[in-house]
Amino acid sequence: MSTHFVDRVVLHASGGDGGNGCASVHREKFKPLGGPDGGNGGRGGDVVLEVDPQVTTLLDLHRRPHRSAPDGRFGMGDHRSGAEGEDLVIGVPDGTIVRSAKGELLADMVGPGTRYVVAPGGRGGLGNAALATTKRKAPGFALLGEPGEVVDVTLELKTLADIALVGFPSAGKSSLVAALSAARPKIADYPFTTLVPNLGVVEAGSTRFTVADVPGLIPGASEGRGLGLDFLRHVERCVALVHVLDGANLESTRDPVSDLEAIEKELAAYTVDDGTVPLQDRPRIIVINKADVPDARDMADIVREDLEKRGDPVFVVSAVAHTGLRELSFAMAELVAASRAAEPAAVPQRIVLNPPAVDESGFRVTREEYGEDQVRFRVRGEKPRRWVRQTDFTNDEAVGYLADRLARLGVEDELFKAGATPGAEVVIGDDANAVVFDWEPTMVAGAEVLGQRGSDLRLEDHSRPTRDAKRQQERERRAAKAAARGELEAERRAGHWTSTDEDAGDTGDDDGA
Ligand SMILES: Nc1nc2c(ncn2[C@@H]2O[C@H](COP(=O)(O)OP(=O)(O)OP(=O)(O)O)[C@@H](O)[C@H]2O)c(=O)[nH]1
Ligand SMILES: [Mg+2]
Repeated sequence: MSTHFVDRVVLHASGGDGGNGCASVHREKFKPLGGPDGGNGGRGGDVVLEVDPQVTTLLDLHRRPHRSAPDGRFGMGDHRSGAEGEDLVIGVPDGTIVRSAKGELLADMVGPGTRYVVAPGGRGGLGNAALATTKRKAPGFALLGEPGEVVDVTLELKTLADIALVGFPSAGKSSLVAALSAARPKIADYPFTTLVPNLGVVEAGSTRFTVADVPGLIPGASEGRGLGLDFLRHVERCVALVHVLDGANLESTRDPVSDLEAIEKELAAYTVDDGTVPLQDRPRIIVINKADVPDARDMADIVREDLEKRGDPVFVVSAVAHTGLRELSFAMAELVAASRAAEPAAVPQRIVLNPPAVDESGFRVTREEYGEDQVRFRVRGEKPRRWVRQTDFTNDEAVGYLADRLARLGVEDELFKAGATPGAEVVIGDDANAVVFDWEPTMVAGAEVLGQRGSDLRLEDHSRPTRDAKRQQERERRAAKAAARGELEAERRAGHWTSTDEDAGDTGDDDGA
């Protein structure tokens, strides 16, 4: 018999990698120099958790804790985008709590269909068609897809039920859930038959409620005996408890009263999460089960008064013979209805707490001293980090493009301000995936921004007044003419003129890649 109880698993989730963009040039008969036509890479699939009412345990995740979503496909020539990686949707039970490796609450998954993206897939890289501009008509590079996120989270199941049945092993808790509802949990005459909570839906009069049958509890559970106290977390979200006492137990050291006291002691030893009513303060019902057995009926007669003195209602039932169940179910319904009336907000909140949104726009440059008199400058920020991942460092043009983007964001400016000089060691990102450069500033002097490379026409807002557009067209026309005449020098000047002029309109925004 295994006493392995699975209600907490560590999931290793990997989002799919984004596909690389494609660098390709259109070819057609008699038109040898077509434009760039490399398509974008597809985004990688997300790993998503979704509450699925059909799923009641975390067992499946326990068996297969490594899950990854498929990668996006590479972009292709002829403007063909790579296919996206499909999201991997993992069904989890209602009431699953998601925590980060550090233990922070990431999501409280309540209500069928509730979704939480654990590991987002990476974005696809832009193909050279998307990177083409009037200035850079045929980019010889494309952006790399970004790797998907790799995340370890802890999933914890806190069963959501209105009422929980607690009691010694073999008291008949599962039998009772089976008798009261359509649930068919495993029932057997050995202890710890139930290893994961069983949920049953009960209807009494106009009230519909759920009952959870949790594993048996034994004295010393709070010190880890039996299955320990861990699974009492399934009881945490119940508004009321039903003590199931075995009337037919023949052990000389046990009787329903001492059983009840032993269980109460364990409940009192369990600490609930902040803001939850302690277990011992929740309304309860006492049930003496197995009344079909003559000895149990005698026992019930003897202890009934003692139990009633505690102030909770007492029912004598037989889960097997189905006696006393109607009265019991109506009493349970009453407790549920009362708690719903008292606290309408007790309806579980259907919220998912996502990790706090990070400010994507910012970056920071810090000066770091290390080793003996060594200095480096570290650039931290979502955009620089992402751009580095998108860069194919074997392609000079791609590296130049990265430098352009960084300059435009203002990284060069900040490096100057932080005291960096040409040749300085610059690190982008945090240690794990950091990239180190010898800095070659594209700016000449500290304060003055010439911004030749730092401007990029792709960032022009095309909805702006046509005056700009017309000027632009004129420049392009002149540049084309100059190129046609082989006056490369003229073209270069035209290009230079264009870029400095356009600096004012530079939004410094992302490419959306
Ligand atoms: N005679 C009689 N036997 C019962 C009754 N209810 C349960 N049993 C028997 O008691 C044994 C244990 O029943 P379960 O329902 O598995 O008990 P449990 O409390 O869920 O036990 P664990 O899951 O191990 O904690 C089984 O052999 C049942 O057939 C009853 O009303 N009358
Ligand atoms: Mg059971």
